[in-house]
Amino acid sequence: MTTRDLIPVDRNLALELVRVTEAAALASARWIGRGDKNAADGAAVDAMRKAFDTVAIEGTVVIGEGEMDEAPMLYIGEKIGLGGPKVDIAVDPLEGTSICASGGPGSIATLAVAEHGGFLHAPDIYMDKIAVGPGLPAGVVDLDAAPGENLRELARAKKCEINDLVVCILGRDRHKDIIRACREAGARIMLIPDGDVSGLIAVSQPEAGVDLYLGSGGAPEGVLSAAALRCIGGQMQGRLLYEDDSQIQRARDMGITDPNKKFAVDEMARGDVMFAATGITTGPLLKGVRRNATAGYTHSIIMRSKTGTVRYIEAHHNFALKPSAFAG
Ligand SMILES: O=P(O)(O)OC[C@H]1O[C@](O)(COP(=O)(O)O)[C@@H](O)[C@@H]1O
Repeated sequence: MTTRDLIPVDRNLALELVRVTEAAALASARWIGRGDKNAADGAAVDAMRKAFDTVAIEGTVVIGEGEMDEAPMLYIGEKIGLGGPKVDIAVDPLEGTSICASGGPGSIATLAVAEHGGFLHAPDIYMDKIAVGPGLPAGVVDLDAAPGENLRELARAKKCEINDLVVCILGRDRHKDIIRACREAGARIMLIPDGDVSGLIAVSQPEAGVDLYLGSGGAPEGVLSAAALRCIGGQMQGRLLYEDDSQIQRARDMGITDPNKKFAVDEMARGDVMFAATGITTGPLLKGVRRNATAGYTHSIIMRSKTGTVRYIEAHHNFALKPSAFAG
């Protein structure tokens, strides 16, 4: 299959993908604030898996819920869809499990689709990440540069003071040196408790007020973020971080020949890419689910790298008329 094979179905496919993230969001929304992140995650996975069964693709999960023996559904290598164009799928049915369980802001259901072979096959380990929004000189920031240097270059490119810049960082002890360096350079910090996909996408959304994303988080989330930035614009680099030799071997087994490579955004998500997400709890990117016993409301984004179109979709769901797979 080539890019051309996607064309006859792509407009429908965009809507179909949103139906899949909506299903996951509606299902996990029943668990918002109930303190059980595994139940919330399980509900999202189950609903997303069922929804994929109605989508006209021949999909292979390449970023998923783990290996077949540890994940009953949406495991890496699982074939999904009704049949159709051959695509690779990256999923995170509930990005921000702890956020959802505590009723905090910014959990989403998300997925991305690429032509076969389009996604970096990233193991479920950490990745060091840096990102800035669109319209800046190529290479304005670099993963290997010190935070202060990146902030100086970014301020120069944006023709502003470092104090005008906001850096989004996951609030983790491992980031204390980065946080200190950014503050010493004069930048302001937006610490997020979880959910770095939303944090990374925020650099491309002027209204989010984030100029730079820094720090480490999940590698699968890195690939999903790269898919989003391919569509919406922006620069991102990621490098896998290893805790032991078995993780290096795991990366090699997944086809990564240079384990220390610094991946650019289009090396993590290549070719024609679509990215979809639905808000579960309200955050900077999307409004959260509102639902009662009979009806629900969802807010989603769907975008495509080939056309650069970004669509926001508000949906009102009538559970009385909707198949159970979509009622959650
Ligand atoms: O919590 P850690 O170990 O720092 O990992 C960071 C990762 O966890 C998250 O914050 C949330 O991931 P989950 O949805 O799997 O809980 C991701 O967005 C991020 O990439």
